[in-house]
Amino acid sequence: MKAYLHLANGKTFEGKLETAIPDSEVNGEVVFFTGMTGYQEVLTDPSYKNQIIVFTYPLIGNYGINAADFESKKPHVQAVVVYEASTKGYHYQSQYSLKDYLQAWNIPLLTHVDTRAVVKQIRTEGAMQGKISLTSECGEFGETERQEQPIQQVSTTQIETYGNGSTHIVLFDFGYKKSILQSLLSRGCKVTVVPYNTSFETIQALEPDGILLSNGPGNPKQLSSQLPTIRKVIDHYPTLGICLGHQLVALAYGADTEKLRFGHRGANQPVYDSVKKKVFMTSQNHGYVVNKESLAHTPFVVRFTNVNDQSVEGMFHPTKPILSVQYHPEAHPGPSDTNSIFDEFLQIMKNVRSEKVYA
Ligand SMILES: NC(=O)CC[C@H](N)C(=O)O
Repeated sequence: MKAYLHLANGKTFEGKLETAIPDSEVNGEVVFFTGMTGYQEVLTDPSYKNQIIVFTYPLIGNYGINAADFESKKPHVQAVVVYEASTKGYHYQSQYSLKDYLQAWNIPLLTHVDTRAVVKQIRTEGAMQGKISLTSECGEFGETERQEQPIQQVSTTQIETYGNGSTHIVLFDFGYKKSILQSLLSRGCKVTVVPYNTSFETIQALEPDGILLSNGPGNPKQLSSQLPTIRKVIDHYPTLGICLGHQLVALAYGADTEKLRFGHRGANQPVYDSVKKKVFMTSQNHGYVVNKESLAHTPFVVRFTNVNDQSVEGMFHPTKPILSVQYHPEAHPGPSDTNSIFDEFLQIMKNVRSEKVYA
């Protein structure tokens, strides 16, 4: 069946609808991901909630969907647009085809779209709202800017503990990826995952050695009511912020965030580390960024810079144990070149602990 991707700038792209559209049309922000592999992780990363994802690699789904590579319990993307979707998963661990998996979760899959042309629109005009519908007439768009808070929909509602290591991390769940949890567990941590709006007193009662502020969907400013709590928490405990978590550290200290024109979503974003004086390839998925000038009014020092557009990719506090990165050190999908950030975080907590012990 034919279906159409309509962009808010008036451009329409025809494609073939492979799975049903639940309410005859689906609205969302149209963004593109440039990695050649990793579609399963992208589909299940909660940061993509409410977004229509366009994969630029022309063949998606060829290794199918397996039981191991999920980043959360279900897919969060609003819809999927590809050039060609493999009808079969050819990997020996594959359990479903891409199409069957998306169909099971009622997520529209539009194929045979000229994805290069769609990406050119987004690159020149910026990420924009779009919709997939059965009619070639665009008609009215749904909400242009989604009012609902996606974080409330993806965050856990109860406190859960994983592992039994000696270093205890409280992970604020704004829509965390499983790989972040795994990165901590594999380094011998005990991790307590808490809802996005957990109070300072509850955190204190958990007696953590450190805090991890997770990735998550949407505009970081939607969490402005949580910023005083976040500020108090990060001022009391060693903290690592990842992606949305990094943006929240900046906002909590009075810096500003802004929207990138079309975002960074892919597996080969080069980032310069001014401490190690090296460029690392990183996995990324974000539409917002910390405004560099606004950091001048905070104590933070920019450590990581995107080599392509010079945007802020990470920072540290010169006197407090706070470190934050815009990219994804846990990878999945993409390169794990920067996963030593987790080791640094563990070292920071160790230093803080020994100071406390020997003070
Ligand atoms: N992966 C993330 O945490 C994304 C952060 C935020 N939603 C952004 O788009 O910038």
